[in-house]
Parts: sequence; structure tokens; C-alpha cells
Amino acid sequence: MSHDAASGDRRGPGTGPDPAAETAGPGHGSVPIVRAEGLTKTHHGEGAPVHAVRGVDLTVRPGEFVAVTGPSGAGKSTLLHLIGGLQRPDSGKLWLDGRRVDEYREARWAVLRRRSIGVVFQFFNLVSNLTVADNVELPALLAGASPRAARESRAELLAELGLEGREKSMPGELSGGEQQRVALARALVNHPALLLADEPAGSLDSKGTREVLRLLSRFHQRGQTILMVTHDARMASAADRVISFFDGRIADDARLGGGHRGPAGGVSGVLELKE
Ligand SMILES: Nc1ncnc2c1ncn2[C@@H]1O[C@H](COP(=O)(O)OP(=O)(O)OP(=O)(O)O)[C@@H](O)[C@H]1O
Repeated sequence: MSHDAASGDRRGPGTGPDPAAETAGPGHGSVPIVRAEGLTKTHHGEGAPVHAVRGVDLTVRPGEFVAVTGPSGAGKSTLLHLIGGLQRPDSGKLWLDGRRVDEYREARWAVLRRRSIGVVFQFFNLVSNLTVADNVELPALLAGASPRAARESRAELLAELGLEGREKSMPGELSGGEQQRVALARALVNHPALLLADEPAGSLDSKGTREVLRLLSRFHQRGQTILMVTHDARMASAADRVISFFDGRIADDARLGGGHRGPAGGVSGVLELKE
């Protein structure tokens, strides 16, 4: 990562440092991985405009596992897409690891996502004509890893995710649960500061759901920051914070007592966003 976020980016208002980070101070936690202020997004489809996200303020600190739940159409996926730069907000500000990103153009977002944000979707979105190994190695190579390093990271992750021996399989030959584990490996291969998961078990049976839940919890316990959209109360209960989203707004934001509470501060230097 450049030193922008850590030292304060002085390039002007469009790229300035997160004021929350500047005022955080010792004992108040480290630089948030995500900070959104007044984010809004309206979709203009066939019918009337849909106000999917209506002024969201949100801070996610390093190591947190945050679940966003709410009824269908509440705007959960839109919020996730705004945070991952897959859609642009109409207004509001967004900082990732202290760096102002809402005005980034697509090329810059692409670099940021490749290096620092892992994304898993409900329907896996694997490249169907690439092997499992190539699906996982590709983002590492695109991010500049040597072929050898990409191979090593892929082997380590696939072993960890119980997919040893499936390297040469094509995605279509795997079960849904296995495909989602490959998608998880792909999302994590560049050690992203932030993992975004949009209904990661939404198309899996109960065994696949348990498996994804177990893996997300394991990565979280090692310090992985996760923001997950889910309908599933059991999935949400694995998080240490649950945000209820309703009609484009945060209706409730609750910390769960039992789950692992990620390191509240001091790890930004480890889990920093790389650009
Ligand atoms: N690209 C789009 N064009 C037009 N309308 C959209 C678009 N994407 C989402 N919407 C609408 O915006 C609203 C919020 O959608 P979104 O997918 O963010 O909600 P959600 O809470 O994730 O729903 P679900 O749980 O069903 O996935 C819905 O009414 C949806 O139909």
C-alpha cells in the first residue's frame, strides 16, 4: 500500500484522509477499513426510480465481522456494491482504510479491488472454462504475483478449504458448496483487507451453508474483516455485529455478545488496503 492512508493523503478534497481516522486517536481504535457517510443510490430501471440506499453512515473497523440483514429489496446488495466499487453512489462519501475512494474511476477501483477487496457472490461467478487452480491463481497473477507465488498461495488455500485434489477440475464438475469454497479461495488469494460476501450461502444446501459459515468464522478469527449480506439468521449469528437494513437505511446496528470480537485496533498496518 502507498503511505497515503497511513500518513494522511494531502492531494486535495477528493482524495483526503478520513476525518474519523484523524480524530480516532489512541484508544479509539485504528483507521476504519470502511467508513461511509451519507451514501445514497437510486436505481433508474424500467419503472419508477428505486431509492435503494438512502443516506447510510457506516464504520467497519479492522477485524470486524459485520452481517447486513433485512427483507428482500431493502437495498443490502446495493450497499455492498457501493462499498466494493461495483456501483457508484449518487452522493455521499466513502473511505476505505482511510483513503477517500468514492470519486475513484473504474480503472482505479479495479486495481483496489484486485489487491485489497475480495468478493464472493451467491452464484460463485467462477470462470467456467478455467480449472479450479486457474480460477484461484488468476487474481494473484493479475495483482502482480509471480507464477510460483500464485501457485503456492493457491495450493495453500485449496488445502485449507478442503479442495486438495480438485485443482484440475472444472467448476461445473463441482458441487455448489465446493464451487463456493473455490470462490472463497479466489477472493482471499491476495490477502484482501476486506472480504465482501453477498449471500454467500444463498444457493447452498444446509451442509454447504454450514461449511461456508465455518470457513468465514475461521478466517474472521484470524483477523479477516468481513462484511456479509445475508437473509439467513444462522449466518448472521456468526458475525460479531448485525446491521438490520430496511428501506435503504440502517434500522438497527447491534453487537453480538458471544462471537469473536475482532481486534478493535492496531492491526491496520497488517490488514491495510494495498493500491
Ligand atoms: N440495477 C438495478 N436497476 C434497477 N433497480 C434495481 C437494480 N438493482 C437493484 N434494484 C432495485 O433496488 C432495490 C434494492 O435492491 P437490492 O438488491 O439492493 O436489495 P436487497 O436487500 O439486496 O434484496 P435481496 O435480498 O432480494 O437481494 C430493489 O427494489 C431492486 O429491485
